[in-house]
Amino acid sequence: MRPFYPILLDISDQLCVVIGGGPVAERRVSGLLDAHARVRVVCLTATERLQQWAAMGCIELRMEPFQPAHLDDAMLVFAATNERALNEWVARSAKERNLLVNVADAPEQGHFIVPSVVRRGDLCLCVGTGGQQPKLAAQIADELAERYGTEYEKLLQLLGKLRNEILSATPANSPLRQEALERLHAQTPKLLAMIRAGLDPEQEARAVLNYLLHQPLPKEGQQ
Ligand SMILES: C[C@@]1(CC(=O)O)c2cc3[nH]c(cc4nc(cc5[nH]c(cc(n2)[C@H]1CCC(=O)O)[C@@](C)(CC(=O)O)[C@@H]5CCC(=O)O)C(CC(=O)O)=C4CCC(=O)O)c(CCC(=O)O)c3CC(=O)O
Ligand SMILES: NC(=O)C1=CN([C@@H]2O[C@H](COP(=O)(O)OP(=O)(O)OC[C@H]3O[C@@H](n4cnc5c(N)ncnc54)[C@H](O)[C@@H]3O)[C@@H](O)[C@H]2O)C=CC1
Repeated sequence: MRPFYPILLDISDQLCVVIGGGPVAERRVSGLLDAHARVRVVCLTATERLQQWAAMGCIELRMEPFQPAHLDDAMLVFAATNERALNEWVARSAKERNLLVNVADAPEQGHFIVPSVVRRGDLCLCVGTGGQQPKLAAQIADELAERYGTEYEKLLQLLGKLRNEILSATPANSPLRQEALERLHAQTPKLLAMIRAGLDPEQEARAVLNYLLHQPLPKEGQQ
C-alpha cells in the first residue's frame, strides 16, 4: 500500500505529454483537456477521438515512435502504450528530466495515479483506490455523480461570489467576517433548494448577503 497524497493541480496552459494513442491514452487526454492543459500525444496509431481532437487543433498529435525529446518542456508525462518495455523507457526518461510521470500498466513505476473524477463546475470529486480496484473507484464516482448533480455548479458560482463579497467587505480575521462566512454556509441548503426549483437565487442571495453583513453580532456568551 502506498499512501498517495491527493492534490488538485493547476495545469492550465502547461504542456502534458501522453505516450500512446489507445483508449487509455484517450481517457488521459480527455481529463487533461478538461483541465485546460496543452497536450502532446505521441503514438503509432490513434483512436478516432484523438484524431478528431488533433484535426480541431485541440491537441498536438505526433504519429511517430517515442523519443525522449518528445518530453521537452513537459510538466507531466503519461506512459500509456501497450508495450511494457516502452512504458518503462518513458518512465525512466521522465525521471531523468525530473518530470512527474504516470505509468498505466505499472503504477509503481510512476509518481502518481489517476483517479476517477466527477466535475460539477468548480466542484471536483476524485476517487482513488490506491490502484487496488479501479472499477470500484469508477462505481463510487458514479454514486457521487448521482448524489451531487449539476445544480452544484450554479451553487458554487453563487457561494463563491458571495464569499468574495464578504471577504472584500469585512476586515481580515474579524468576528464579523467569521460570523458572515458561517451564516453564508448555513444558507447552502436554502440556495440549493432554490436552484433545484428552477428559481434564480441571485435576489435571495443579495438579501442573504445584506443580512450577513448587517446583522448585529451576538453578544458574548449568546448564540
Ligand atoms: C493505477 C491506475 C493507473 C493510472 O494511474 O494510470 C490503474 C491501473 C490499471 N487499471 C487496469 C484496468 C482497468 N482500469 C479501468 C478503469 C479505470 N482505471 C482508472 C485508474 C487507474 N487504473 C489507476 C488507479 C486508480 C485507483 O486508485 O483505483 C480510472 C479510475 C481512471 C482512468 O483510467 O481514466 C478508470 C475508471 C474511469 C471511470 O471513471 O470510468 C478498467 C475498467 C474499464 O476500462 O472499464 C479496467 C479493466 C478492469 C480491471 O482490470 O479491473 C489495469 C490492468 C490492465 C491490464 O489488464 O493490462 C491497471 C494496471 C495495474 O493494475 O497494474
Ligand atoms: N490505467 C488504466 O486505466 C488501464 C491501463 N491499461 C494498460 O494500459 C495499456 C494501454 O491500453 P490501451 O490504450 O487499451 O492500449 P492500445 O493497445 O489500444 O494502444 C497502445 C498504443 O500504444 C502506441 N504505441 C505502441 N508502440 C509505440 C511507440 N514505439 N511509440 C509510441 N506509441 C506507441 C500504439 O500506437 C497505440 O496507440 C495497456 O497495455 C494496459 O496494460 C489497460 C486498461 C486500463
